[in-house]
Amino acid sequence: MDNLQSLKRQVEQCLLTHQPNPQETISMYQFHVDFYGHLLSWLKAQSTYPQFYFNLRDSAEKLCAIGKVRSFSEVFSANQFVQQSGFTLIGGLTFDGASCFYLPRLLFQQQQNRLTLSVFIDNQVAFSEEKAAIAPLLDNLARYMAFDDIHSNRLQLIDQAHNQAAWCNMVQSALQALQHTELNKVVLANASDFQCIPALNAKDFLRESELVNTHCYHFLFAQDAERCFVGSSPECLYQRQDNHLITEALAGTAFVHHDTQQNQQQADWLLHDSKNQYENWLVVEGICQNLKHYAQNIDVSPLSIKQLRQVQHLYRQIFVELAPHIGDDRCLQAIHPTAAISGLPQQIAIDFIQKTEKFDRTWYAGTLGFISPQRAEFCVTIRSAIIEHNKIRVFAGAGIVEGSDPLLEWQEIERKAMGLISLLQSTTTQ
Ligand SMILES: C=C(O[C@@H]1C=C(C(=O)O)C=C[C@H]1O)C(=O)O
Ligand SMILES: [Mg+2]
Repeated sequence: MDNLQSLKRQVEQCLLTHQPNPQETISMYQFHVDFYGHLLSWLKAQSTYPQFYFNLRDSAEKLCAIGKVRSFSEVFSANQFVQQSGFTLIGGLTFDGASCFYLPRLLFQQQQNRLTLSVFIDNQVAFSEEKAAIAPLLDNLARYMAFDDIHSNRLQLIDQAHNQAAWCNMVQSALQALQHTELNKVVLANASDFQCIPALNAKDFLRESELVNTHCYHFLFAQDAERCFVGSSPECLYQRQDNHLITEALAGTAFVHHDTQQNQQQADWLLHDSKNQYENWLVVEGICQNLKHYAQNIDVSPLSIKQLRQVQHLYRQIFVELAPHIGDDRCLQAIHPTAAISGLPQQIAIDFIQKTEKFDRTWYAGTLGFISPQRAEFCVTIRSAIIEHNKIRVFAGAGIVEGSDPLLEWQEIERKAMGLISLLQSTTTQ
Protein backbone atom coordinates (compact mmCIF):
# COMPACT_ATOMS: atom_id res chain seq x y z
CA MET A 1 0.00 0.00 0.00
CA ASP A 2 1.17 3.52 -0.80
CA ASN A 3 2.58 5.14 2.34
CA LEU A 4 0.31 8.15 2.07
CA GLN A 5 -2.67 5.76 2.01
CA SER A 6 -1.39 4.31 5.24
CA LEU A 7 -0.93 7.81 6.69
CA LYS A 8 -4.50 8.63 5.72
CA ARG A 9 -5.82 5.52 7.53
CA GLN A 10 -3.82 6.40 10.62
CA VAL A 11 -5.17 9.96 10.70
CA GLU A 12 -8.75 8.69 10.19
CA GLN A 13 -8.30 6.24 13.03
CA CYS A 14 -6.92 8.92 15.26
CA LEU A 15 -9.87 11.23 14.61
CA LEU A 16 -12.24 8.45 15.59
CA THR A 17 -10.65 8.14 18.99
CA HIS A 18 -9.74 11.78 19.62
CA GLN A 19 -11.00 13.06 22.95
CA PRO A 20 -10.69 16.83 23.25
CA ASN A 21 -8.66 17.48 26.37
CA PRO A 22 -9.79 20.68 28.12
CA GLN A 23 -6.23 21.20 29.43
CA GLU A 24 -4.89 21.32 25.91
CA THR A 25 -5.97 24.18 23.65
CA ILE A 26 -4.50 22.49 20.57
CA SER A 27 -3.77 18.77 20.15
CA MET A 28 -1.00 17.53 17.90
CA TYR A 29 -0.83 14.02 16.45
CA GLN A 30 2.32 12.85 14.69
CA PHE A 31 2.78 10.02 12.20
CA HIS A 32 5.97 8.73 10.57
CA VAL A 33 6.37 6.92 7.26
CA ASP A 34 9.01 6.27 4.62
CA PHE A 35 8.41 8.50 1.63
CA TYR A 36 9.80 8.39 -1.88
CA GLY A 37 7.43 10.84 -3.61
CA HIS A 38 7.82 14.59 -4.09
CA LEU A 39 6.02 16.93 -1.72
CA LEU A 40 5.47 19.46 -4.53
CA SER A 41 3.63 16.80 -6.51
CA TRP A 42 1.51 16.12 -3.41
CA LEU A 43 0.92 19.86 -2.96
CA LYS A 44 -0.17 20.14 -6.59
CA ALA A 45 -3.09 17.80 -5.82
CA GLN A 46 -4.26 19.81 -2.80
CA SER A 47 -7.04 22.38 -2.81
CA THR A 48 -6.77 23.69 0.76
CA TYR A 49 -5.07 27.03 1.49
CA PRO A 50 -2.80 28.51 2.68
CA GLN A 51 -0.12 26.34 1.11
CA PHE A 52 3.51 26.49 2.12
CA TYR A 53 6.64 24.73 0.91
CA PHE A 54 10.19 25.28 2.14
CA ASN A 55 13.14 23.25 0.86
CA LEU A 56 16.23 24.10 2.93
CA ARG A 57 19.48 25.11 1.24
CA ASP A 58 22.09 23.37 3.37
CA SER A 59 20.33 20.13 4.29
CA ALA A 60 18.06 17.49 2.77
CA GLU A 61 15.12 18.81 4.71
CA LYS A 62 11.75 20.04 3.45
CA LEU A 63 8.65 21.44 5.09
CA CYS A 64 5.27 21.42 3.42
CA ALA A 65 1.97 22.52 4.92
CA ILE A 66 -1.67 23.18 4.12
CA GLY A 67 -4.50 24.79 6.02
CA LYS A 68 -4.41 27.02 9.05
CA VAL A 69 -5.37 26.46 12.69
CA ARG A 70 -3.99 29.66 14.29
CA SER A 71 -2.39 32.77 12.87
CA PHE A 72 -0.24 35.52 14.37
CA SER A 73 0.17 38.95 12.90
CA GLU A 74 2.97 39.86 15.33
CA VAL A 75 6.30 38.08 15.68
CA PHE A 76 6.22 38.61 19.42
CA SER A 77 3.00 36.60 19.88
CA ALA A 78 4.17 34.02 17.31
CA ASN A 79 7.34 33.43 19.32
CA GLN A 80 5.44 33.34 22.61
CA PHE A 81 3.09 30.69 21.18
CA VAL A 82 6.04 28.57 20.03
CA GLN A 83 7.67 28.76 23.46
CA GLN A 84 4.46 27.85 25.27
CA SER A 85 3.16 25.13 22.95
CA GLY A 86 6.40 23.66 21.63
CA PHE A 87 4.84 23.60 18.12
CA THR A 88 6.47 24.77 14.91
CA LEU A 89 5.10 27.89 13.23
CA ILE A 90 5.66 28.66 9.57
CA GLY A 91 5.49 31.95 7.68
CA GLY A 92 7.58 35.08 7.69
CA LEU A 93 7.75 38.81 7.11
CA THR A 94 7.14 40.88 3.99
CA PHE A 95 9.83 43.35 2.93
CA ASP A 96 7.98 46.04 4.93
CA GLY A 97 8.09 43.85 8.03
CA ALA A 98 4.41 42.84 8.07
CA SER A 99 4.35 39.55 9.91
CA CYS A 100 2.41 36.46 8.89
CA PHE A 101 3.01 33.36 11.00
CA TYR A 102 0.65 30.46 11.38
CA LEU A 103 0.11 26.97 12.68
CA PRO A 104 -0.99 24.87 9.70
CA ARG A 105 -3.58 22.08 9.80
CA LEU A 106 -1.19 19.54 8.28
CA LEU A 107 2.57 19.93 8.49
CA PHE A 108 4.90 17.53 6.67
CA GLN A 109 8.56 17.50 7.61
CA GLN A 110 10.74 15.46 5.30
CA GLN A 111 14.29 14.46 6.21
CA GLN A 112 15.78 12.40 3.35
CA ASN A 113 13.20 9.61 2.87
CA ARG A 114 11.61 9.90 6.26
CA LEU A 115 8.37 11.83 6.51
CA THR A 116 6.67 13.12 9.64
CA LEU A 117 3.12 14.38 9.45
CA SER A 118 1.79 16.57 12.26
CA VAL A 119 -1.97 17.11 12.42
CA PHE A 120 -3.28 19.92 14.60
CA ILE A 121 -6.74 19.99 16.14
CA ASP A 122 -8.11 23.07 17.85
CA ASN A 123 -9.85 22.05 21.07
CA GLN A 124 -11.37 25.51 21.47
CA VAL A 125 -13.56 24.81 18.45
CA ALA A 126 -16.37 22.21 18.62
CA PHE A 127 -14.89 18.88 17.55
CA SER A 128 -17.70 18.36 15.02
CA GLU A 129 -16.57 21.57 13.29
CA GLU A 130 -12.95 20.51 13.37
CA LYS A 131 -13.85 17.14 11.86
CA ALA A 132 -15.81 18.87 9.10
CA ALA A 133 -12.83 21.14 8.41
CA ILE A 134 -10.40 18.21 8.26
CA ALA A 135 -12.58 15.94 6.08
CA PRO A 136 -11.72 17.55 2.70
CA LEU A 137 -8.00 17.50 3.56
CA LEU A 138 -8.25 13.81 4.40
CA ASP A 139 -9.99 13.08 1.10
CA ASN A 140 -6.95 14.40 -0.74
CA LEU A 141 -4.26 13.27 1.66
CA ALA A 142 -3.10 10.31 -0.41
CA ARG A 143 -3.33 12.10 -3.77
CA TYR A 144 -0.52 13.28 -6.02
CA MET A 145 -0.62 15.12 -9.31
CA ALA A 146 2.13 14.44 -11.83
CA PHE A 147 4.38 17.36 -12.82
CA ASP A 148 3.78 18.88 -16.25
CA ASP A 149 6.64 19.83 -18.50
CA ILE A 150 7.01 23.62 -18.63
CA HIS A 151 9.66 23.83 -21.33
CA SER A 152 7.20 24.70 -24.04
CA ASN A 153 5.42 27.41 -22.02
CA ARG A 154 6.14 30.77 -23.62
CA LEU A 155 6.77 34.02 -21.83
CA GLN A 156 6.14 37.44 -23.21
CA LEU A 157 7.20 40.57 -21.41
CA ILE A 158 4.15 42.81 -21.05
CA ASP A 159 5.23 45.42 -18.54
CA GLN A 160 8.09 46.51 -16.32
CA ALA A 161 7.91 48.78 -13.27
CA HIS A 162 11.08 50.45 -14.60
CA ASN A 163 12.37 50.12 -18.14
CA GLN A 164 16.10 50.45 -18.76
CA ALA A 165 16.00 54.27 -19.03
CA ALA A 166 13.85 54.68 -15.93
CA TRP A 167 16.12 52.28 -14.05
CA CYS A 168 19.19 54.32 -14.97
CA ASN A 169 17.48 57.50 -13.77
CA MET A 170 16.57 55.82 -10.52
CA VAL A 171 20.17 54.65 -9.99
CA GLN A 172 21.41 58.19 -10.81
CA SER A 173 19.16 59.65 -8.14
CA ALA A 174 20.44 57.02 -5.68
CA LEU A 175 24.03 58.00 -6.56
CA GLN A 176 23.13 61.64 -5.82
CA ALA A 177 21.65 60.65 -2.47
CA LEU A 178 24.80 58.63 -1.66
CA GLN A 179 26.88 61.77 -2.26
CA HIS A 180 24.70 64.30 -0.52
CA THR A 181 23.09 62.46 2.38
CA GLU A 182 24.11 59.94 5.02
CA LEU A 183 23.07 57.07 2.75
CA ASN A 184 25.88 54.53 2.09
CA LYS A 185 23.97 51.88 0.18
CA VAL A 186 20.48 51.39 -1.20
CA VAL A 187 19.18 48.24 -2.86
CA LEU A 188 16.90 49.09 -5.77
CA ALA A 189 14.71 46.54 -7.50
CA ASN A 190 12.51 46.03 -10.53
CA ALA A 191 9.35 44.03 -11.23
CA SER A 192 8.85 42.52 -14.70
CA ASP A 193 5.43 41.21 -15.73
CA PHE A 194 5.19 38.41 -18.27
CA GLN A 195 2.28 36.72 -19.88
CA CYS A 196 2.69 32.98 -19.89
CA ILE A 197 1.08 30.75 -22.49
CA PRO A 198 -0.25 28.31 -21.47
CA ALA A 199 -0.86 29.35 -17.84
CA LEU A 200 1.88 28.24 -15.50
CA ASN A 201 1.40 25.97 -12.52
CA ALA A 202 3.54 27.27 -9.64
CA LYS A 203 4.42 23.77 -8.43
CA ASP A 204 5.66 22.70 -11.87
CA PHE A 205 7.67 25.91 -12.05
CA LEU A 206 9.27 25.47 -8.64
CA ARG A 207 10.05 21.81 -9.34
CA GLU A 208 11.91 22.86 -12.49
CA SER A 209 13.76 25.54 -10.54
CA GLU A 210 14.79 23.01 -7.88
CA LEU A 211 16.35 20.84 -10.55
CA VAL A 212 18.57 23.55 -11.98
CA ASN A 213 18.94 26.28 -9.34
CA THR A 214 20.92 24.14 -6.92
CA HIS A 215 22.39 25.38 -3.60
CA CYS A 216 19.31 27.50 -2.98
CA TYR A 217 16.29 27.59 -0.71
CA HIS A 218 13.14 26.81 -2.68
CA PHE A 219 9.94 28.28 -1.32
CA LEU A 220 6.28 28.58 -2.16
CA PHE A 221 3.62 30.48 -0.28
CA ALA A 222 0.04 30.71 -1.53
CA GLN A 223 -2.48 32.35 0.76
CA ASP A 224 -5.28 31.48 -1.67
CA ALA A 225 -5.84 29.76 -5.01
CA GLU A 226 -5.50 33.04 -6.94
CA ARG A 227 -1.83 33.84 -6.54
CA CYS A 228 1.29 32.08 -5.47
CA PHE A 229 4.65 33.46 -4.37
CA VAL A 230 7.59 31.22 -5.35
CA GLY A 231 11.31 31.41 -5.65
CA SER A 232 14.78 29.90 -5.37
CA SER A 233 16.98 32.03 -3.17
CA PRO A 234 20.66 31.56 -2.42
CA GLU A 235 20.39 33.72 0.71
CA CYS A 236 19.88 32.65 4.31
CA LEU A 237 18.46 35.25 6.71
CA TYR A 238 19.55 33.10 9.64
CA GLN A 239 19.53 29.62 11.03
CA ARG A 240 19.41 29.11 14.77
CA GLN A 241 20.09 26.03 16.87
CA ASP A 242 19.45 26.82 20.56
CA ASN A 243 21.46 30.03 21.13
CA HIS A 244 23.83 29.55 18.17
CA LEU A 245 22.80 31.62 15.22
CA ILE A 246 24.42 31.74 11.78
CA THR A 247 23.62 34.53 9.39
CA GLU A 248 25.42 35.82 6.31
CA ALA A 249 26.31 38.68 4.04
CA LEU A 250 25.62 37.68 0.44
CA ALA A 251 26.20 40.76 -1.70
CA GLY A 252 28.48 41.76 -4.54
CA THR A 253 27.89 40.11 -7.90
CA ALA A 254 29.64 38.90 -11.06
CA PHE A 255 28.27 36.91 -13.96
CA VAL A 256 28.90 33.22 -14.39
CA HIS A 257 30.77 32.08 -17.52
CA HIS A 258 30.37 28.67 -19.11
CA ASP A 259 34.09 28.61 -19.75
CA THR A 260 35.74 27.43 -16.49
CA GLN A 261 38.85 29.55 -16.90
CA GLN A 262 36.91 32.74 -17.64
CA ASN A 263 34.63 31.96 -14.75
CA GLN A 264 37.57 31.64 -12.39
CA GLN A 265 38.87 35.00 -13.63
CA GLN A 266 35.48 36.55 -12.85
CA ALA A 267 35.56 35.02 -9.36
CA ASP A 268 39.11 36.35 -8.75
CA TRP A 269 38.08 39.77 -10.00
CA LEU A 270 35.01 39.77 -7.74
CA LEU A 271 37.01 38.76 -4.66
CA HIS A 272 39.35 41.73 -5.12
CA ASP A 273 36.99 44.38 -6.52
CA SER A 274 36.69 47.23 -4.04
CA LYS A 275 33.15 48.29 -5.03
CA ASN A 276 31.82 44.75 -4.50
CA GLN A 277 33.85 44.26 -1.32
CA TYR A 278 32.32 47.47 0.05
CA GLU A 279 28.81 46.37 -1.00
CA ASN A 280 29.34 43.14 0.95
CA TRP A 281 31.00 44.73 3.96
CA LEU A 282 28.11 47.12 4.54
CA VAL A 283 25.84 44.08 4.99
CA VAL A 284 28.21 42.68 7.65
CA GLU A 285 28.26 46.07 9.37
CA GLY A 286 24.49 46.42 9.34
CA ILE A 287 23.92 42.93 10.75
CA CYS A 288 26.58 43.31 13.46
CA GLN A 289 25.25 46.71 14.53
CA ASN A 290 21.71 45.39 14.83
CA LEU A 291 22.63 42.15 16.59
CA LYS A 292 25.26 43.43 19.00
CA HIS A 293 22.71 44.14 21.78
CA TYR A 294 21.49 40.55 21.61
CA ALA A 295 24.80 38.74 21.18
CA GLN A 296 27.49 37.47 23.53
CA ASN A 297 29.89 36.91 20.70
CA ILE A 298 30.01 37.57 16.93
CA ASP A 299 32.57 36.10 14.48
CA VAL A 300 32.79 37.02 10.81
CA SER A 301 34.31 34.58 8.30
CA PRO A 302 36.69 35.68 5.52
CA LEU A 303 35.25 36.46 2.08
CA SER A 304 34.42 33.58 -0.21
CA ILE A 305 32.38 33.06 -3.39
CA LYS A 306 28.95 31.51 -3.77
CA GLN A 307 28.56 30.19 -7.31
CA LEU A 308 25.08 29.99 -8.80
CA ARG A 309 23.80 29.19 -12.28
CA GLN A 310 23.65 32.75 -13.67
CA VAL A 311 25.61 34.80 -11.13
CA GLN A 312 28.20 34.46 -8.40
CA HIS A 313 28.27 36.44 -5.18
CA LEU A 314 30.64 37.53 -2.45
CA TYR A 315 29.77 35.67 0.71
CA ARG A 316 30.65 35.87 4.39
CA GLN A 317 29.17 33.87 7.21
CA ILE A 318 28.49 35.50 10.57
CA PHE A 319 28.49 33.26 13.65
CA VAL A 320 26.56 34.62 16.62
CA GLU A 321 26.21 33.38 20.16
CA LEU A 322 22.95 34.85 21.36
CA ALA A 323 22.54 36.30 24.84
CA PRO A 324 20.18 34.26 27.11
CA HIS A 325 16.45 34.49 26.38
CA ILE A 326 16.75 36.11 22.97
CA GLY A 327 13.85 34.72 20.95
CA ASP A 328 13.26 34.54 17.21
CA ASP A 329 11.02 37.61 17.43
CA ARG A 330 14.04 39.74 18.37
CA CYS A 331 16.33 37.97 15.91
CA LEU A 332 13.92 38.54 13.03
CA GLN A 333 13.33 42.17 13.89
CA ALA A 334 17.03 42.82 14.35
CA ILE A 335 18.24 41.15 11.15
CA HIS A 336 15.42 41.79 8.63
CA PRO A 337 15.68 43.66 6.29
CA THR A 338 19.46 43.31 5.95
CA ALA A 339 21.55 45.79 3.99
CA ALA A 340 21.69 43.13 1.23
CA ILE A 341 18.11 43.94 0.30
CA SER A 342 17.46 47.38 1.84
CA GLY A 343 20.67 49.36 2.38
CA LEU A 344 22.48 51.34 5.06
CA PRO A 345 21.58 53.24 7.22
CA GLN A 346 18.53 51.00 7.19
CA GLN A 347 15.69 53.49 7.68
CA ILE A 348 17.09 56.05 5.23
CA ALA A 349 17.45 53.29 2.65
CA ILE A 350 13.91 52.00 3.24
CA ASP A 351 12.50 55.54 2.89
CA PHE A 352 14.44 56.00 -0.35
CA ILE A 353 13.12 52.70 -1.73
CA GLN A 354 9.55 53.53 -0.78
CA LYS A 355 9.58 56.91 -2.45
CA THR A 356 11.50 55.76 -5.54
CA GLU A 357 10.38 52.29 -6.64
CA LYS A 358 7.16 52.19 -8.65
CA PHE A 359 5.85 48.88 -7.37
CA ASP A 360 5.05 47.22 -4.08
CA ARG A 361 7.67 44.64 -3.05
CA THR A 362 5.15 42.64 -0.93
CA TRP A 363 6.89 39.26 -0.29
CA TYR A 364 9.89 40.01 -2.53
CA ALA A 365 12.95 40.64 -0.31
CA GLY A 366 10.96 39.51 2.69
CA THR A 367 11.66 36.33 4.59
CA LEU A 368 10.02 32.89 4.87
CA GLY A 369 10.84 29.98 7.14
CA PHE A 370 9.89 28.37 10.42
CA ILE A 371 10.24 28.84 14.18
CA SER A 372 10.40 25.99 16.68
CA PRO A 373 11.64 26.08 20.29
CA GLN A 374 15.07 24.56 19.51
CA ARG A 375 15.65 25.77 16.01
CA ALA A 376 14.55 28.24 13.39
CA GLU A 377 15.55 28.94 9.82
CA PHE A 378 14.64 31.69 7.40
CA CYS A 379 15.67 32.54 3.86
CA VAL A 380 15.64 35.95 2.19
CA THR A 381 12.91 35.80 -0.47
CA ILE A 382 14.88 37.14 -3.44
CA ARG A 383 15.04 35.46 -6.91
CA SER A 384 11.28 35.24 -6.54
CA ALA A 385 8.07 35.71 -8.49
CA ILE A 386 4.32 35.95 -8.10
CA ILE A 387 2.34 33.61 -10.34
CA GLU A 388 -1.25 34.58 -10.98
CA HIS A 389 -3.17 32.60 -13.64
CA ASN A 390 -1.29 33.27 -16.87
CA LYS A 391 0.81 36.13 -15.48
CA ILE A 392 4.13 35.97 -13.74
CA ARG A 393 5.82 38.93 -12.05
CA VAL A 394 9.55 38.41 -11.55
CA PHE A 395 11.53 40.55 -9.09
CA ALA A 396 15.23 41.40 -9.07
CA GLY A 397 17.34 44.02 -7.33
CA ALA A 398 20.89 45.25 -6.91
CA GLY A 399 22.82 47.11 -4.25
CA ILE A 400 23.75 50.64 -5.28
CA VAL A 401 26.89 52.06 -3.67
CA GLU A 402 29.36 54.77 -4.63
CA GLY A 403 30.95 53.62 -7.89
CA SER A 404 27.83 51.81 -9.17
CA ASP A 405 27.30 52.11 -12.93
CA PRO A 406 23.56 52.28 -13.80
CA LEU A 407 23.90 50.13 -16.93
CA LEU A 408 26.01 47.49 -15.21
CA GLU A 409 23.48 47.36 -12.38
CA TRP A 410 20.75 46.93 -15.02
CA GLN A 411 22.64 43.98 -16.48
CA GLU A 412 23.05 42.60 -12.98
CA ILE A 413 19.30 42.63 -12.22
CA GLU A 414 18.47 41.21 -15.66
CA ARG A 415 20.91 38.36 -15.03
CA LYS A 416 19.48 37.68 -11.59
CA ALA A 417 15.96 37.53 -13.04
CA MET A 418 17.21 34.98 -15.60
CA GLY A 419 17.56 32.43 -12.79
CA LEU A 420 13.76 32.04 -13.01
CA ILE A 421 12.91 33.38 -16.46
CA SER A 422 15.29 31.00 -18.22
CA LEU A 423 13.19 28.06 -16.98
CA LEU A 424 10.68 29.06 -19.64
CA GLN A 425 11.04 30.22 -23.22
CA SER A 426 11.22 33.96 -23.33
CA THR A 427 9.94 35.37 -26.62
CA THR A 428 10.82 38.98 -25.83
CA THR A 429 14.27 40.21 -24.98
CA GLN A 430 14.85 43.74 -23.87
C1 LIG B 1 18.47 42.14 -4.18
C2 LIG B 1 18.87 41.01 -4.76
O1 LIG B 1 20.07 40.42 -4.49
C3 LIG B 1 20.94 40.96 -3.51
C4 LIG B 1 21.89 41.92 -4.10
C5 LIG B 1 23.15 41.55 -4.53
C6 LIG B 1 24.05 42.55 -5.20
O2 LIG B 1 23.63 43.68 -5.48
O3 LIG B 1 25.21 42.23 -5.51
C7 LIG B 1 23.61 40.24 -4.32
C8 LIG B 1 22.86 39.36 -3.61
C9 LIG B 1 21.66 39.79 -2.87
O4 LIG B 1 22.02 40.21 -1.62
C10 LIG B 1 18.00 40.29 -5.73
O5 LIG B 1 18.42 39.24 -6.22
O6 LIG B 1 16.88 40.74 -5.98
MG1 LIG C 1 25.55 44.16 -6.68
